[in-house]
Amino acid sequence: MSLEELHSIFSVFALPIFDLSSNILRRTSRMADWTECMNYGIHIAREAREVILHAFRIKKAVMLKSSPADLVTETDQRVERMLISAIKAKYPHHKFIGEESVAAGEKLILTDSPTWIIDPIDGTANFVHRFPFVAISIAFAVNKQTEFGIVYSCIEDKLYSAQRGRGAFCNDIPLATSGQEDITKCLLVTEIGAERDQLALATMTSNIHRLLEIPVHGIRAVGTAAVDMCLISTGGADAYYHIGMHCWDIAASALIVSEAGGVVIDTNGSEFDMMARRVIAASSMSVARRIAQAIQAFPCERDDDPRAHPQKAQIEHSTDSGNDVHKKAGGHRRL
Ligand SMILES: O=P(O)(O)OC[C@@]1(O)O[C@H](CO)[C@@H](O)[C@@H]1O
Ligand SMILES: [Mg+2]
Ligand SMILES: [Mg+2]
Repeated sequence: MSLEELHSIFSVFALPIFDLSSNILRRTSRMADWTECMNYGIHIAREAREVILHAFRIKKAVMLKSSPADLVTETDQRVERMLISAIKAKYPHHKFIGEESVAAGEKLILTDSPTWIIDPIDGTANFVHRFPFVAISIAFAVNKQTEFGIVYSCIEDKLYSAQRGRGAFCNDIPLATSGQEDITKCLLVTEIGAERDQLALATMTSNIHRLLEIPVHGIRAVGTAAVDMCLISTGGADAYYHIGMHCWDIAASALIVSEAGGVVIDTNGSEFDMMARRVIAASSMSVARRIAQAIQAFPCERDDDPRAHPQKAQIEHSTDSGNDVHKKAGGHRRL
């Protein structure tokens, strides 16, 4: 009998027994070795990459979610369905938080149960425009603690992975952050994100202004938080900060950064909370704290706030991103 089945049986009895089974799950998950799960996650990420590589080259139907810059394609939805069904087939009791499932109305609830947190395509706008930074992000949490993270930068063919307590790797090569402690010697990465309201835009641009005048060496935006943060784990950039992303964008890469010797905190300087939609990932605590001191956040509903993620109307949309734009009455406009 699996642990989850044991937990679900105990949980129908009185609370003390429920506590007992939760404690069993908690203690056992500490002892559990999730390597087999992670290897399976890597296997299905490789399969999903093939779908993305094929679709990257062909015309796409593009839809909108929360703003004119928050794009989704049929490939995002297909890859998420593919990943979740492959995991359900092997681990039927596991839970899921998927970007496109939430966009389609599923509730975002992280429990103590083994949970896969999935962004099928991080960098959809890049994918639509054929800007070559497109990642699959898969995190796995038990008792609300990330046990492993996988970020596959598909066009670069760089598979980043980390298991809690066992280091971070890119294509099986060990990773280490730059360790940089002097903010004036840092190259930063951030994201402009999908928000287009005045407060978010003003906050984002004033943060960039304040950091540049420290000064820092530079600020980059790759278009995918998952890859941005993996760049910290390689030492190729020294710190990432962002407000507005979602748990599925960064749950995997947050573990990869910390397993590469980096630090991950909230933009207010407190402990990182993957549901808070605010993060600083850095080569050292001194750099992380200096960034927290310089930047301001705009208000964001927590990912796990029941009022968040109202089912987003998927409006027809097309972009003339160097592709032909065909309008089809009543259907998707194909690019
Ligand atoms: O929608 P997508 O492609 O999965 O997310 C793309 C993305 O750049 O948008 C967010 C900015 O708010 C980033 O955190 C995230 O990586
Ligand atoms: Mg994303
Ligand atoms: Mg996505």
